Amino acid sequence: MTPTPTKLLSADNIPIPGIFSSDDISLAVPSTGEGTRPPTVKYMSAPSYQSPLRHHRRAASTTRQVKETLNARSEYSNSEDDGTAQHRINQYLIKQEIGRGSFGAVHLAVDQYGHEYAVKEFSKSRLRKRAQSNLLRRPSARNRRQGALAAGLGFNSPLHRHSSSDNDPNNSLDLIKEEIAIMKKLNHPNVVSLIEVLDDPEEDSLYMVMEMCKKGVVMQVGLEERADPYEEEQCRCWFRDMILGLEYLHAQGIIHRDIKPDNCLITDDDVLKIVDFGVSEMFEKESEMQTAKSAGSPAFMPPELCVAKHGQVSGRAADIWSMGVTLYCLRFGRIPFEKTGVLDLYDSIRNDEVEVGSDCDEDLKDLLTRLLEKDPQKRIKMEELREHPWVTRRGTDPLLSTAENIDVLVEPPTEAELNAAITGNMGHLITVVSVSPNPLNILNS
Ligand SMILES: Nc1ncnc2c1ncn2[C@@H]1O[C@H](COP(=O)(O)OP(=O)(O)OP(=O)(O)O)[C@@H](O)[C@H]1O
Repeated sequence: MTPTPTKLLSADNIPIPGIFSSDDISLAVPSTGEGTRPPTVKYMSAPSYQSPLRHHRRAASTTRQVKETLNARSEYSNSEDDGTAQHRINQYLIKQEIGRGSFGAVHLAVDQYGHEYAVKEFSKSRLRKRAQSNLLRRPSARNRRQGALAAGLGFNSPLHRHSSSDNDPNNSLDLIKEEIAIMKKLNHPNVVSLIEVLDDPEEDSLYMVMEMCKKGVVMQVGLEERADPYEEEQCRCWFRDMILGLEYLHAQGIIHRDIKPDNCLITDDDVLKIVDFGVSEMFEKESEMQTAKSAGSPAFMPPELCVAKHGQVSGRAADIWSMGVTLYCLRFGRIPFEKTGVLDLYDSIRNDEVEVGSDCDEDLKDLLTRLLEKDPQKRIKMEELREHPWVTRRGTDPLLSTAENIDVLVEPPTEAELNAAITGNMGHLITVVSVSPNPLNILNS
C-alpha cells in the first residue's frame, strides 16, 4: 500500500504570499495530485545526483511583520452562493477543519485574494486554566527570574515562561505569547511561518494564521499506530529539509523540543516544514542551550530525559535524537522504541539498541546509530550530520552551506508594506541589511 500524508481537503491552488518567492524553491517533481503520496525524487539516471534545488539555493530571508490584531471581529453569516453557514474573522473566511490539537482546531482559511492559510484556534478559557495551574506549580515570577539569572540560564524559558498575570491582563495574546514570540522570529523555507495573530475580545477564541501546508503531516505514526514506510530517497530528501530547518532554529537560539512526524508538515510542492513551537524554548544565541525541562512526546524523548531528576541536558542533542526517531519512523513506518507503558518505554529508550534490519543501507544504518547514540556527548552534532554520507549521498549532493542557511537579512519595512501587512499580504518585504533578530523581540515589542 502506498503511504499517504494526511489528506487535506481541496481548495484553490494559490501560492501563499510572503513565505518565499518562486525563486526560493525549484520544484523537482510535479505533485501527483490530492490524496497520493508525494513522489519520490529520483535523479538516479543523472550523471551526478542532485537534490531538489531548494537545497542549493535560498533567497536571503526577508523581514516578516507578524500582525497582532487585538480587536478582530468574527462574523457569522450565510453564504450568498449556497446559503450554508459561514464564519469570517476579519479578512479570513474560515473553511473546513484540517486538524485538531490540544487547544483547539486548525481550519483552512481563505483571504480576500483567495490565498489559503491554516488558522489555528486556541480557547482562551483553556489557556487561562493552563496558565493558572502553571502558576500554582511555580515559584513567583520574581524568584524565577532571579533564580534563572543566578543559574546563568540567560534567555531561556525561566525568563520567558512567566504567566499572563505578569503582563497586561487585557491582552489575551499573552496566553500564547511564547509560541508567538518564537514564531515571529522565524523566516525559513523549512519552518512554518506565522502570518497574523487575531483576538476577538467578544469571543473565547484566539487565532494564529499560518502558512498552509496542503499535504498535512508527513506521517501519522504512534505507539500503537504503524504507517507505510517511505522509500529511502524520499526520506533523505525530507530529512535534509529537517536538517536545514533545525539548523536554522538552533542558530536562532531555539530548541524545538517536540520534533516528530506529527510536527513535520508537507507543502503542496513536497517541502517539509517544521511546525508547533508550543513547548519550544528560546535561548540566548550562541549559548549552550542547556535545559532541565522534560517536554515533548515520550516516544521521541532522548534517553538523558528518560530519567527522574535528570538535571540540565543539551537542548541541541535532544532535538537531534528526536530527528533520529523521526527518520526511523519515516523509513520503517514505526517508532523504534515501542512500549505501551511510559516506564517501560523510558527503559527501552535508555537501554535497547535500535533495530534496522539486515537490508538497511549501510550509510543509513550508520547515521541512525549515530543519531540514536545514548550518550548525548557522543551523539552526532549538526555540523557532522549535515556532512554525513547518507545525507550528502557520499558527498555528491552537498547541502546548502550553514552560512547561507542561517543568514538573516532584513530591511525595515516601508509604510506601504506595513499597510499591506494589515491585510495579511506580506509578500513584498525586501531585504538589504544584515542584522541579528533581537532575541528580546517578544509580543508587542
Ligand atoms: N500550517 C498548517 N498547514 C496544514 N495543516 C496544519 C497546519 N498546522 C496544523 N495543521 C494540521 O492541524 C493538526 C493539529 O495541529 P496543532 O498544531 O493544533 O496540533 P498539535 O501538533 O497536536 O499541537 P498541540 O501541541 O497544540 O496539541 C496538525 O496535525 C495538522 O494536521
